[in-house]
Amino acid sequence: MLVHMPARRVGIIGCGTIGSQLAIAVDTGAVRNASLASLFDVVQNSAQALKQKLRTSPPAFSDFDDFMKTDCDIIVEAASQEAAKKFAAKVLRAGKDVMVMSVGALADKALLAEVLKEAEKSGRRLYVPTGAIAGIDAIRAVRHLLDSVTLTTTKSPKALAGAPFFETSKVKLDEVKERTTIYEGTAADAVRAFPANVNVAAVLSLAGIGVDRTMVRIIADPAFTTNQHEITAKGSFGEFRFTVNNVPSPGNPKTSYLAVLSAIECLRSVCDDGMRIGS
Ligand SMILES: NC(=O)C1=CN([C@@H]2O[C@H](COP(=O)(O)OP(=O)(O)OC[C@H]3O[C@@H](n4cnc5c(N)ncnc54)[C@H](O)[C@@H]3O)[C@@H](O)[C@H]2O)C=CC1
Ligand SMILES: O=C([O-])CC(=O)C(=O)O
Repeated sequence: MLVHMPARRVGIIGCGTIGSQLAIAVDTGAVRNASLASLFDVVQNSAQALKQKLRTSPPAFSDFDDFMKTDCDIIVEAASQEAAKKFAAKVLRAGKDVMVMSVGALADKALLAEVLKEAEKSGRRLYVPTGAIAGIDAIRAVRHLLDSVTLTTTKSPKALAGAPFFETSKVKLDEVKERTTIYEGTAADAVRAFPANVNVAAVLSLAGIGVDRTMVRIIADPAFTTNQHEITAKGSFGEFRFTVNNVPSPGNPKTSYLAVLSAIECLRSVCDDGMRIGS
């Protein structure tokens, strides 16, 4: 007799680029053994507009408490670091799994400890997708042997625009006419300065040697049409170099299409009780 996990009821926080594609993947059956339970976005129209595109017409909310009253097993945050900070622990406390895309929020050690404590208390899980990079499986496997990890992110000025970094920096993006390194520092500082650009630095840090030892370099290159992330890692295991050259999402040049696909793949592996590939 085949015994399947019951279908997972999925709630989505943030109905933008990633949230919409994820909702469509569940709605169309591309994520098996899952159903869409509920949508939430601070912008009421965004949740409603997404609902109109779906076959299953899940309830759409702009109030978090109302959203949380719906029956969900897993809630995906695909909104902002602010949203991840506000809601991740609450979701776990309510007895639901949480998948976080705005992983930079978890660079805050006090928040990470609180979220992990809630996960332990409730017996639910925090899922962190690989996102817009590659090689996280290998980094995890050698985490105790790592000496250094560096992420070099190259994006067009258009994809970096609006980052809080520019509020205090001397760098003026509209004056960047050639490939320019605009930031070098720790992952902890990078995710605060570029909250919509290098959440991947937090994923890499959580998998490896932490936000204070993982170094980040950000390059603005007007000739770039892709979002490139290059990871170099060294240690007694040898040396890794992983480079991805990602097509940006049509709706949001900051977000790589790979991030959308990774979110879908992570949810698929959570919901489907079949084979799991990779560590
Ligand atoms: N981990 C990774 O590899 C990656 C993470 N990201 C992050 O994932 C998140 C989602 O990305 P996108 O879908 O491209 O963004 P988006 O800007 O296209 O959509 C975000 C949606 O969330 C809503 N929102 C923002 N703050 C909210 C809040 N406090 N409560 C409820 N709704 C809120 C917005 O109204 C918008 O509809 C962003 O934080 C982004 O930086 C993006 C790419 C890669
Ligand atoms: O999508 C990407 O290329 C990476 C990104 O925005 C992030 O990590 O926040």
